[in-house]
Amino acid sequence: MLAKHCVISALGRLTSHSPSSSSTVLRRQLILVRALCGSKIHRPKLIRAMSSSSEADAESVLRTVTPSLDPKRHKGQAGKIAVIGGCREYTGAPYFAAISALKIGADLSHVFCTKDAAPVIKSYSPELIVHPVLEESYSISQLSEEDKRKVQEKVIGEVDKWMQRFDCLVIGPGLGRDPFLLECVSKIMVLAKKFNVPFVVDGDGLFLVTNSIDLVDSYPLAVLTPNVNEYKRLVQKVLNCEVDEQNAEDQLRSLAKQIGGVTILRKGKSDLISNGETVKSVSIYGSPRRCGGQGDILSGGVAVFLSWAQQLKSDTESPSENPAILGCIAASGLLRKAASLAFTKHKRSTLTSDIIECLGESLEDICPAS
Ligand SMILES: NC(=O)C1=CN([C@@H]2O[C@H](COP(=O)(O)OP(=O)(O)OC[C@H]3O[C@@H](n4cnc5c(N)ncnc54)[C@H](OP(=O)(O)O)[C@@H]3O)[C@@H](O)[C@H]2O)[C@@H](O)CC1
Ligand SMILES: Nc1ncnc2c1ncn2[C@@H]1O[C@H](COP(=O)(O)OP(=O)(O)OP(=O)(O)O)[C@@H](O)[C@H]1O
Ligand SMILES: [Mg+2]
Repeated sequence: MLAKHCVISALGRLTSHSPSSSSTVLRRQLILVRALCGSKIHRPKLIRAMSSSSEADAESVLRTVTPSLDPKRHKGQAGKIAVIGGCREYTGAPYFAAISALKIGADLSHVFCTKDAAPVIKSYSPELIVHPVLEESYSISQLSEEDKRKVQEKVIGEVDKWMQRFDCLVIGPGLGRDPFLLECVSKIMVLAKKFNVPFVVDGDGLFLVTNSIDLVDSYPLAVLTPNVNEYKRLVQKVLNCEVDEQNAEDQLRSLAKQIGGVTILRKGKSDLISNGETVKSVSIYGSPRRCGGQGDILSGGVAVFLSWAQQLKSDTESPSENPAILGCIAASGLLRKAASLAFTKHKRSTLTSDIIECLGESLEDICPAS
């Protein structure tokens, strides 16, 4: 009876996939169907193949969390994302994160950045809503302590006006490391937690939280997306040891657990995702180009898919799936597919903006709009 149910559900999943999809998990499902239907594959071998990996079925997750384009839905229901980032040095990173959120399917994408960065980011795209509210130390250096405190209150007030409207924040792409600015951003994180707004912490946002773990500790709606360096710094600070590649999954699980069950997406050749309990990996082949900005696409993507997964959870009242984990799996899978497609078109000259242009086509291939 159970075997029959497995065959039927596996066949259902297989037939619902597009002809071009070829994930490892799909192949595994095909093996499962054949095995249960009496092919010559030995069951012990099959069980070993199934249990040896925590590889997630990213395409299946993408299909599950991506909402249909329902004409009854109004502007905003597909997601309102805000990126907190952008300073004198970096204007590309917040742009990449914010525009990726829109290209994946969010309805509105805001950027809260410094006054210097705002006109530059606006000039990249009229689609983004850009708030020139953050201040760096150099622009307030002449002020008294009292006036600096007033400036800080004004910055927080500007973000506070909008906070409850956002489905998710991305904190850190191109933020820089100015102490005054980071102090304001830590207050923005406290505000987000007060209103239960989920946030993805990336780039310089990770520099901030690594030095003040309390900002994310035990907040279940926090997702950290460290790259190699950022992960190393987190492990040293929180676990007081070095990165252990031999026990990468266990170490990631311990790290997430130690920070009170936040979700961590460790970027690398394979992306590893954990919330302190489960560990999943996404290893779909992406691109051999390592141009800067791909992590920014990922953080914008996690924000959108997390919002959609949370919406799905509240609509279906399904308590079993963790929206943050689903959001990470979906974003990682889509970024890798888009990077692969961009690389087939542009080869060595592939840039982050080429990958962004491929997000729509890659998602369409997995879950067609109509
Ligand atoms: N267009 C823009 O505006 C962009 C702005 N960005 C923003 O910049 C800010 C800082 O972020 P980040 O990622 O540059 O800082 P971090 O992680 O310290 O890396 C610095 C250096 O570490 C090294 N390194 C890297 N990977 C390595 C590896 N696997 N293995 C070994 N070494 C490795 C490598 O240095 P190398 O030693 O090779 O010279 C690399 O240059 C942040 O706000 C971010 O959002 C970016 O998003 C990009 C697009
Ligand atoms: N060696 C690799 N092979 C394949 N994919 C990789 C490799 N390293 C990183 N990636 C993928 O590229 C994406 C961005 O990761 P990366 O480590 O470049 O982030 P980052 O350094 O934060 O990027 P950014 O330049 O935006 O700050 C992730 O989805 C990751 O899985
Ligand atoms: Mg980065």
